[in-house]
Amino acid sequence: MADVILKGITKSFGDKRAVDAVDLHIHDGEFVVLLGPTGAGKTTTLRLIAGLEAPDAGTLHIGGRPMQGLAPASRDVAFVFQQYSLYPHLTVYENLAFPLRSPACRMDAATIDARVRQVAKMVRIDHKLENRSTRLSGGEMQRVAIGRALVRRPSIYLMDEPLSSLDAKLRAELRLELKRIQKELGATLLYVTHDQIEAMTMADRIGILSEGRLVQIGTPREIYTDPANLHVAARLGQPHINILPVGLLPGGEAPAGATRVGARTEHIAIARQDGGNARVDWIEHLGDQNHLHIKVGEHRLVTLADPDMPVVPGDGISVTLRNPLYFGHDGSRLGG
Ligand SMILES: Nc1ncnc2c1ncn2[C@@H]1O[C@H](COP(=O)(O)OP(=O)(O)OP(=O)(O)O)[C@@H](O)[C@H]1O
Repeated sequence: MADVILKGITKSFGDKRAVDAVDLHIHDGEFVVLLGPTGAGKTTTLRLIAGLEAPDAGTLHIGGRPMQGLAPASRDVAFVFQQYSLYPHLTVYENLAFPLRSPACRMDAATIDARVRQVAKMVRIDHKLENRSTRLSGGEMQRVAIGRALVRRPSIYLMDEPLSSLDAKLRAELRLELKRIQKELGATLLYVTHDQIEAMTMADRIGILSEGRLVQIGTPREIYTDPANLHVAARLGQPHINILPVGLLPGGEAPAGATRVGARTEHIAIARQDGGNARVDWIEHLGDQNHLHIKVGEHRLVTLADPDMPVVPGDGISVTLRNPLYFGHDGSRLGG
């Protein structure tokens, strides 16, 4: 494993700047997640590190070695793609052993066998080693695809939305397992996703990408509680942060220059009150919690509420802010 350092990495396709002067230092043993919407430049960043694309500008070092001009095979990285890219005619065992059989690895059969069985256990596919890979469920195939990266011990694992094709339950299971395995191996991992839950639950640090730029990087808690701007604030939190004009709701103290308030559930106090400053518009029942849709004049906001809260659509309520976030007219955070 190794430090991976990007400095000023830039890549355009025609006149589209896919990655724009990205500086990023991934520390040895760190799990970094790049989070951003579609087209933000996540995959291109991974491909630049893997050597599948060449940057127009900037430098990349892996383990202190400059990567300029080095072919993917010489970079000591392992890539896991969104879709299980397995060899269909091979068994699970052979798929896992495949990367170790390359002449560059120079590994004897006993070592390969031990490594394959160890990783198969880690990704919990050891009971299906003799199965053809086409005879597996989607979740099992993706475990093998992840396992096939893990059999090697590269400087860094690069993972491109490896769980996105799975159903919600499997995704939740595998993200826990992936985090456990990464800790166990002390692996350096760069993982890209547009799923905020994956980012929050797995990352040591989250980097927020927007239009090719790394707009903020920090621990999940820092990114959530201390976002640099509106864009970052909107990427995390369920329901989405409510963006409202300053002065619409009582409570809080707006710093000079603030034009908008960002209010998440924890920034909003609500109470049933006839003639209050707001009314309940509708209620989404999620089981353990409700999404309460509220109208304040012409503005709408959504907050989580206890399912036992005795309100129905049309009821009057009072809404007060508690230490919300403030943003200036250009979207930058103020008074943080
Ligand atoms: N080979 C290419 N040729 C032309 N344009 C490309 C190419 N690869 C990426 N792009 C463009 O670069 C931008 C960034 O793409 P990229 O695939 O890195 O985004 P992403 O954040 O991974 O998105 P997604 O979540 O949809 O995979 C997009 O506008 C995309 O259309």
